Amino acid sequence: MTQSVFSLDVDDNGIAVVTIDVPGEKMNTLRDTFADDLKTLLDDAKQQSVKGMVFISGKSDNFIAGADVKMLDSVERREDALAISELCHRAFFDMKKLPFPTVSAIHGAALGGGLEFALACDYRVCTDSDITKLGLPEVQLGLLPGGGGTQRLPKLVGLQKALEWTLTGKQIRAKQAKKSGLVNDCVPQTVLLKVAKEFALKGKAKASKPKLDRVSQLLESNPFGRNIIFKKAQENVLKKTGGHYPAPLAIIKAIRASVELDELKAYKTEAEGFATLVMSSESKALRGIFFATTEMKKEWRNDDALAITKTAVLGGGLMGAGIAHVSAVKAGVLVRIKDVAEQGISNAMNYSYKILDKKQKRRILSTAELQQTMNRITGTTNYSGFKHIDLVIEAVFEDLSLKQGMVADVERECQANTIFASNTSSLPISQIAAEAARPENVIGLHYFSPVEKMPLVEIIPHEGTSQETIARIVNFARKQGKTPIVVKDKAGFYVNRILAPYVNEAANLLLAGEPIEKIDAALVEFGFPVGPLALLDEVGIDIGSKIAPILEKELGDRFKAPDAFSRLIDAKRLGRKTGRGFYLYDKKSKKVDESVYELLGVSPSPRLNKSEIAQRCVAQMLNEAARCLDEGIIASPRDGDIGAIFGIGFPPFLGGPFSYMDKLGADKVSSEMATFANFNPVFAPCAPLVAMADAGGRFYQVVPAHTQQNIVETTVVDDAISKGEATDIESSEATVTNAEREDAESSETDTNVVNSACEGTDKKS
Ligand SMILES: C[C@H](O)CC(=O)SCCNC(=O)CCNC(=O)[C@H](O)C(C)(C)COP(=O)(O)OP(=O)(O)OC[C@H]1O[C@@H](n2cnc3c(N)ncnc32)[C@H](O)[C@@H]1OP(=O)(O)O
Repeated sequence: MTQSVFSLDVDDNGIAVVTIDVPGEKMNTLRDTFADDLKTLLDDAKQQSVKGMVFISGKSDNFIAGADVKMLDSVERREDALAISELCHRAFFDMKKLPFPTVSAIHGAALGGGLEFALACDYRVCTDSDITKLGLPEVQLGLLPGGGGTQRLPKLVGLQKALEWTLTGKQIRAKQAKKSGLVNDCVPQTVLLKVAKEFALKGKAKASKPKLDRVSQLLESNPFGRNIIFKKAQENVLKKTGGHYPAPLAIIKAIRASVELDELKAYKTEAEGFATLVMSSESKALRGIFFATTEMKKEWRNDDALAITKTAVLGGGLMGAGIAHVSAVKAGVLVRIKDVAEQGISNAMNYSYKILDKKQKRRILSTAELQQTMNRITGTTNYSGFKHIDLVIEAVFEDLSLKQGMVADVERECQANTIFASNTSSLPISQIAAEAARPENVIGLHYFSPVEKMPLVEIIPHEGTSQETIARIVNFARKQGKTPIVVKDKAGFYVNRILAPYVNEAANLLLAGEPIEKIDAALVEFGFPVGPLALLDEVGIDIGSKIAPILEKELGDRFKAPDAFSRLIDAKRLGRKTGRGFYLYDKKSKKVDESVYELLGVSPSPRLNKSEIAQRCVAQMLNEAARCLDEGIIASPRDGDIGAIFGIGFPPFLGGPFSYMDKLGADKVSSEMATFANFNPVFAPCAPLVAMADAGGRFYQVVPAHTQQNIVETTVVDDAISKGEATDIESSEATVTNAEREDAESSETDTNVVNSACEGTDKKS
């Protein structure tokens, strides 16, 4: 017999304290025995005629992190998925119907099924700790909350908040949870149990209405207003996801059912939706991303490596500003910004200030917290204050001798074990370290822009980088909230290397007469957050053209940017930053700049359909990804998938380039490329792809159990690019444009894979 998850202890007042503790796991999840265990517990409690019941976790840092995703992943038949949801419904109804009050005492994560468990209680009390997070993040797994969350949450916090939270998967922090009515109280951990017991003595909770302002109240209280809310939600979802993800639409349907159908039918809508989604290829893909990122958290980890507490950033441009920001805010370390100009320093500091100020205005941050964070950032035009710095990150121009000079400066000014990390997007790190006295301290640390939004960093050791340096940097990147992939030191590394041929193909299509908006629309329809030409505009056409020759020199002709693009640069049409590139920009909108065709010597003459356009661009990316794997630039298809999704916004529902190739079949990808190559040799499938096709093999040698037929990994990359908020920010010359990912750092952490993983992209290539 398996040990129960619940243990019960009745105190002198007749309050049963139930400790939730999944044996042998560091995280509580709802597993297949949960409903039976709960039933046994409740029967036991009824016999002991308890007056109230408090549920508290036996784990030190989590309440319940939801249903066990591995269990969901092993489901093979829709009816089994349906049974899971129905079982949860029954178990939670049993809790609701208890003759005595129930209270969830929450410290740490109460997510998904974990929050649904808490919602089935009469009261919820949470700690005010930073690690306390509540939410229904199922959408990030391509699911809907299947344990009654779509039914109970709207009744507690209102329709609009429930829609917002479930559609984004936001994790709500304690203060916000209290303010919204999600929890009844928010208290220090030391008194959590005591306060929860006090609630348990209050008697059954009476049905209450959500705390809404007048406008929301008006809207939500009548069918006409509700119709507007649902219509808007649906429109937004379709706009954001392009219809690629079924979960958000199913969530809206289930929440709508909570106000329009009787209880039985409404819960049935939720369960049916859940079952369908568990079996969907999109959810399989997103679950794969969850498993992959969880696995990656353990890699390159070394808890004994010396911690980094004092950092410096060279270059106060947009990239430097972003790096300084995540270092001070997320990693919580001291940051010294060095720039040749005082203006550069003040721009960078202002960048952080603006983000923090917005949060303070939204009361996510107190004035004191804002001040404390800003106090961690200081500036200098020389190397003063560098003596005790642990890590210096350079974010200056792509100029080898400049960077080499900086290595020498840092070796002179800092300690013997100070790490020099370069944010170069294209230069080999071995060249940057070539003249270093302590090359073991030199490493690449490539961020994507906007830094505070983009989840990926590439970590690039050169041959002489020490293991200690790698471990320290991996730990530090994680502290900054990033998902690191360690890649091999070759020009362009991984992300820009697969991005460049893709963008080049889009450029070739344009020069062959395909209209700009059609090319971009084709790739957006494929599932990218933004089209390649719009992306180039965001990055800066000049930036792309600086990197292309480096890649061409190191990797060959396929990286050569079209000559005609130099005319755009000569005409100062550099993209968004100059108000015109392929598009003309004003504050609110952009439209294709028709005169660009004349400048490029092209007359638009569409010949291909959108799917052919997408196929050609994506084929170039897939081919290059296969080369990167073969050359060991990435350690595994998994890293390649995660890098492409988190770094570029490769459609998460396709699982990344390798998962996608496995899904299509290497033979199909290779033969399609060979057909294209009849017209243009640049399409010739690379040798590793051909070999894979000939062998009838797959990139994932062993199909990960969790990805069965489909595979996948990762996250999202979206809004910033599509809103035109993303931009490359390479040095002090760069103009700060950007948006910040407030939500990700706010009290309501936006972790939505589908909407936010990749909110910008590196536009350096
Ligand atoms: C019916 C319901 O509506 C359906 C659902 O509930 S679906 C599930 C919804 N819940 C979620 O999506 C939450 C998923 N978990 C997370 O986001 C994060 O793990 C977390 C924020 C809770 C903690 O993050 P962090 O502290 O970095 O720990 P992390 O390394 O991710 O996880 C620690 C361990 O818990 C496991 N874990 C966390 N949540 C899990 C879950 N829901 N299912 C299975 N395992 C889970 C991880 O796999 C990892 O296991 P390992 O150590 O054996 O590899």
